[in-house]
Amino acid sequence: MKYEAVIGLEVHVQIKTHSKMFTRVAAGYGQPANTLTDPVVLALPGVLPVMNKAALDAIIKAGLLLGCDIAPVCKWDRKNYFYPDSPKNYQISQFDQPICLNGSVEIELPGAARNIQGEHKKIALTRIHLEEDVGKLNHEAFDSLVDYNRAGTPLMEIVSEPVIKSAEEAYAYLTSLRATMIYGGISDCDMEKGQLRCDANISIRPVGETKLGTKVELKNLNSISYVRDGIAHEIQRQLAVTQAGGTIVQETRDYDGEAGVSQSLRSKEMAHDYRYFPDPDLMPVKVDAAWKARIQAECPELPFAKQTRFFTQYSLPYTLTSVLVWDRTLADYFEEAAKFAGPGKAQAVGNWIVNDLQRELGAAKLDLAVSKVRPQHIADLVTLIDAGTLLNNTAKEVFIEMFATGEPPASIVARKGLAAAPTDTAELEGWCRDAIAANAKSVAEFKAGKESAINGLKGPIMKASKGKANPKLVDETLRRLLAE
Ligand SMILES: Nc1ncnc2c1ncn2[C@@H]1O[C@H](COP(=O)(O)OP(=O)(O)OP(=O)(O)O)[C@@H](O)[C@H]1O
Ligand SMILES: [Mg+2]
Ligand SMILES: [Mg+2]
Repeated sequence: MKYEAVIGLEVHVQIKTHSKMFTRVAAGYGQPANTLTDPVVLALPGVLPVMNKAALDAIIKAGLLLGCDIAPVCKWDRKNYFYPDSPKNYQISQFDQPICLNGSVEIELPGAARNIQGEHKKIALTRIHLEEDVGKLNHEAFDSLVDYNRAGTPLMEIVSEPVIKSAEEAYAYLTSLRATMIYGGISDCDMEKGQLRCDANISIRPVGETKLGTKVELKNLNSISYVRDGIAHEIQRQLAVTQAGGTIVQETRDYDGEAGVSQSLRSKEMAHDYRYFPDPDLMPVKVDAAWKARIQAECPELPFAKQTRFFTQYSLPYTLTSVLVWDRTLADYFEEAAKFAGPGKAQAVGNWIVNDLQRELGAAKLDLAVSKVRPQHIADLVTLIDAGTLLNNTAKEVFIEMFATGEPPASIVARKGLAAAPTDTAELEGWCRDAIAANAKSVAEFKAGKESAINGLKGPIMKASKGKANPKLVDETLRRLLAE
């Protein structure tokens, strides 16, 4: 029998706010243990929670960016459980009336080759709700120490429908979702800092079957690659169990990304009963049209929309767009440089940014924000090349210099005497005439209609000019002389 995999992802994303979800103490990462706490975070007797408006703004933005319906009214519930990571024995969350419903994440599947755009697909979302993050347990040799710095940080849970079909799709889903959150300024989504966490629910079923199979939940997938590897591994495990005549048991498993193995954490019998009930300390939240409109106005263009625009507006090839659009700063930098350079030069601008600038930044381990090469420099460089003042090979040299010093390209060219040979000289015409006289075969071929034969004349001219002749002018002069 042929089987197919069915996957649903639960993604937790920390919202980047100054303060915590229900109190004004600072939210943050990397501070000394238990310094980002106050009586509310520690759940001391008598405290009351107060909602963080910025966190509500952020989740509405996330919902709008993902095409969700924003509920006119949502409410808060207590999710009860006892564990030392939560000092109050419950977590404030949203149970049956979350703030965002439906919506989807657009993904691109791998194309037939690296330079070919892959198929696009929309993965449906069930809901997005807001809750507070919990503290962290640090396990020492004989003790476990608790740190409540993370407790109370605004946290979104983004739940997908069980419609993801493969580990690759899950990978594309997370890549796209992460970029959306970063573009929206909602979260930095640094998985190493726990700002984005993913649980994967996986089942298999015979192809053609519509009922869902028994799901296994994978936890502790702490990088996007581990999510992909963990899912692939779990699908194989379930297929092996099923093919050997066994049945899949509903359980939570822990995936060890480094070792590439998983082990059972708890089974269905040990599942929590959260005894949800409405939090009596918090009012329901009403989101009216004006609130939604205010947030809508702050929503940026997302990567896929930007990519489509880059195709039409700048005629960029897929390979360039697929690098540029995933990084908002890089995309903005490109657009600024393209604007300075003017019409018809966008692809050249894109090439310098994606190839040369990215390479040098990578080698120097620098961020684009501190690059001495500014968009105007790229535009100037491209303009010099286009005007024939600068040959491509010399331009590479100028770029390296410019990267190190931030000196404008024209000034480097002047200072180092790198300009291509003078343009309108009789000398150039002389080289051209010599080349025509010495290469009768190429001339005949060109005159017979073989367009590329003209290139056979250019080599000798470059040689005679020691590589400094302006290629554009050489081409023009040759054509003029050959037409005589
Ligand atoms: N049979 C199944 N196979 C694969 N995925 C499934 C299956 N049934 C449900 N899912 C997915 O599992 C996830 C369930 O998440 P949800 O938060 O609703 O419940 P939960 O995991 O029981 O709760 P908790 O938040 O406490 O972990 C969803 O993403 C859903 O699409
Ligand atoms: Mg869940
Ligand atoms: Mg779950």
